Amino acid sequence: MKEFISKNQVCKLHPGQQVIGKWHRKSYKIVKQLGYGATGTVYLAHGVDGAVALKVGAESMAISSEVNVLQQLSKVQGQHLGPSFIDVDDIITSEGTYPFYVMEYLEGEPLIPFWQKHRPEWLGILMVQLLSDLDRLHRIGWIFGDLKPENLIVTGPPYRIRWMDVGGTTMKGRAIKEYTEFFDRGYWGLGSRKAEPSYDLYSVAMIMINSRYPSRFDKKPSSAPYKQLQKAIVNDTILKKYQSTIEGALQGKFSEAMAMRKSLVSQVGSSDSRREYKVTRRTQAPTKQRKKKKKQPAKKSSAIFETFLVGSFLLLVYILYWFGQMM
Ligand SMILES: Nc1ncnc2c1ncn2[C@@H]1O[C@H](COP(=O)(O)OP(=O)(O)OP(=O)(O)O)[C@@H](O)[C@H]1O
Repeated sequence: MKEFISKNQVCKLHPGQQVIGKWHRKSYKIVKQLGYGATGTVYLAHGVDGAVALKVGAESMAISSEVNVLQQLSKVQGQHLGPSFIDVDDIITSEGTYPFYVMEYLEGEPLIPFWQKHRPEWLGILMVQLLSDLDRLHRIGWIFGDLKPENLIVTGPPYRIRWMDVGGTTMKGRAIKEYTEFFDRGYWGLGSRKAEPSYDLYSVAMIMINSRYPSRFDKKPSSAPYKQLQKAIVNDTILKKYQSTIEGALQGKFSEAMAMRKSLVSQVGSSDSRREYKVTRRTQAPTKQRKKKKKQPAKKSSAIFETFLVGSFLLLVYILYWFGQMM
């Protein structure tokens, strides 16, 4: 599908090109192409207030449906759910008139590379943030649908998980309109494709699994899908820490995002995880230190320094976490 669209990308815009909306007369200067999806091509552009993301497509219906979702999301108080909506208009070119919309440009790091670079605690913290946002979305009657790392980005510091592609957002009660197999409970035979909170929560559990298995894996025809996923969880030390939460979501035990969030929060802040972190640090102490028997005071002060470092790090993680919650 994407191959087809890439070859036939409608309304190709070029760096430096000025786009002026037919109706609102706002002007945007194209900087570069960011990517393309089923409904159109996204460009980084400069508007009067700075960098924006501009999406141009061929089908007015598809573009206005995405605009509708962005507008609904911007009505939610507090932290923006998805990029904030800026403008919708048409562009007139020599090939015809095309619909486009403009949204906040989200600059950040893709989720999986972020987790690979940062401390394991960030898995729990970002998922707690995501669950708070999902709760707000569910409360206004929508289900994200196609929840996967590619549709999420980490902005900051301070680090915050944000939604990028809201094209799969479906009204509660309807059939999920867009999904990706690995994150879809229907594919794993563990539930329906009805748009309800537990559908998104299943995907959150699969995102957590994906964080530790970046290349993902297929469903094995030989074993029961749930058993296969359970094995992937227990075989990984980080996922094992969140085992009850992940399994609960896979089994559809959480009917709302706040229930899963509560379960996860208790595991992110558990003394076990802190102890485990300290033990790992201790076992990783360089052998050189163990040999230098004479330098006792230095060893003692380095232990104090290390404890101080670990303590400061954990404090920082919690401050960032609560900061993220307040935004
Ligand atoms: N608001 C934004 N800020 C920054 N980059 C964006 C923004 N929206 C989209 N992008 C970039 O543009 C790419 C294309 O986005 P788009 O939502 O059209 O398609 P997709 O998510 O890749 O595919 P599909 O919609 O078919 O699932 C994204 O992968 C992302 O890199």
